[in-house]
Amino acid sequence: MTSTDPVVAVRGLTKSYDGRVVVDHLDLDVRAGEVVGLIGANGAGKTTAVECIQGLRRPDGGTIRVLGLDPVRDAGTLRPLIGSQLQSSGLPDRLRVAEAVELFSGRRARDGDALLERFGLGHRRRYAFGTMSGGERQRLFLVLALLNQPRLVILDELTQGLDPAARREVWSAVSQLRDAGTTVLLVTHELDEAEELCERVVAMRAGQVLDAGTPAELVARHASWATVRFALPAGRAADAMATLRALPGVTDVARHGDQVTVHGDRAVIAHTGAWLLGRGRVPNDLRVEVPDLETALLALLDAPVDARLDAPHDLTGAA
Ligand SMILES: Nc1ncnc2c1ncn2[C@@H]1O[C@H](COP(=O)(O)OP(=O)(O)OP(=O)(O)O)[C@@H](O)[C@H]1O
Repeated sequence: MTSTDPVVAVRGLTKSYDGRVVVDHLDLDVRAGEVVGLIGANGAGKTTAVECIQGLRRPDGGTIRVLGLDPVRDAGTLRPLIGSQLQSSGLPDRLRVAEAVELFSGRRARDGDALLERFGLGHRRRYAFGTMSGGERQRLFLVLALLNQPRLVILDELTQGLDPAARREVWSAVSQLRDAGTTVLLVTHELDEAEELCERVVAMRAGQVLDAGTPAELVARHASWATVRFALPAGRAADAMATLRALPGVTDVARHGDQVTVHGDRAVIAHTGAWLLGRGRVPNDLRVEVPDLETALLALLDAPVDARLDAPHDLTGAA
C-alpha cells in the first residue's frame, strides 16, 4: 500500500441474507485523514457494509481492502488497526471506566488517562459504566475506539438516542478526531451530524450508492432551490410582483398582504437582493431559506431508481 492509496477501498461489494441482496455492488473509498459519512434510509445496507469492511461479515462478492489488507483473510493483522464503536456496543454495568480502559488496552495502547481527560471523562475514572449518562457512554466508546492508535475509526449511530446537549458533546469529540487527521467512517441517520462532521457523504438506498460528495455538493445537486422572504411597505407588494417574477432563476412569487415570497434556484438570492438594493432599502425582515442535507437526501431517495444512472459523479469520490 502506498501513502496515496485509500485507507478503505471497496469495489463491487455484494452481500445477501437468506437470498435477499442487502448490499449490491457497492463501491466506496475512504482516503487517509477523511471523515466519510454513510447515510441513507433504514435497511439501506450501511451497517452490513461497515461490518464487511471490518471483517465481521464475509462478503458474497467484490473486493475490500483496508490499509491494503483483506478484512477476512488478514483479520488478525487488521483488527488492532481499526477502532470501532458499533451500533450494538455495550459494556457490563458494573465495569468501571478505568477498568474498561485497561481491558481494551492492547500492545499499541496510548495513555488511557490522557485520552479520558481529552474527552472530558477524567473525573469519571472510578464510575461504573451503568451509572454514566448516554453522552458519557458514547464518549467512553470513542476513547476505547481510539485507545490502540487505530489507523481507521468506524462509528455506527454514535449519537442515537442522545439529547441535544449530549449530541453536541459527542460531535465535539469527533471534531477533535477530524482536526487531528484521524480517518473516520461514520454511519449516521442524523443528517445535521453528517453535515457538521463529514467532509464527504455517501448516500445509499437498497444496498447501492445513489450519490457521493461533500454535503454542500449533494445539496447543490439534489436540492438546489432557495426561497427569499421579506415584507414591502404597505401597498408596494402588488406592484413588485411582475418585476420579481421576471428576475433570473425565479420560478414562483407569492404575496400575502405585504409579505412577499420569491422561490427559485440559488441565483434568486443574488437577484432578489440586487433588486431590493436597487430600490434603496433592504427590508429588516429579509430571510433566505436554503435546503439542508436532509432535504437533499429526501429528494434523492424519492428519485426514480434509474435517475441515479444519469449522475456523472464518481461514486467512490476518487480524485
Ligand atoms: N444478520 C442478518 N440476517 C438477516 N437479515 C439481516 C441481518 N442483518 C441485517 N439484515 C437485513 O439487511 C438489511 C440491511 O440492514 P443494515 O443493518 O445493513 O442496514 P442499515 O442501512 O444499517 O439500516 P439501519 O439504518 O436501520 O441500521 C435490512 O433489511 C436488515 O433487516
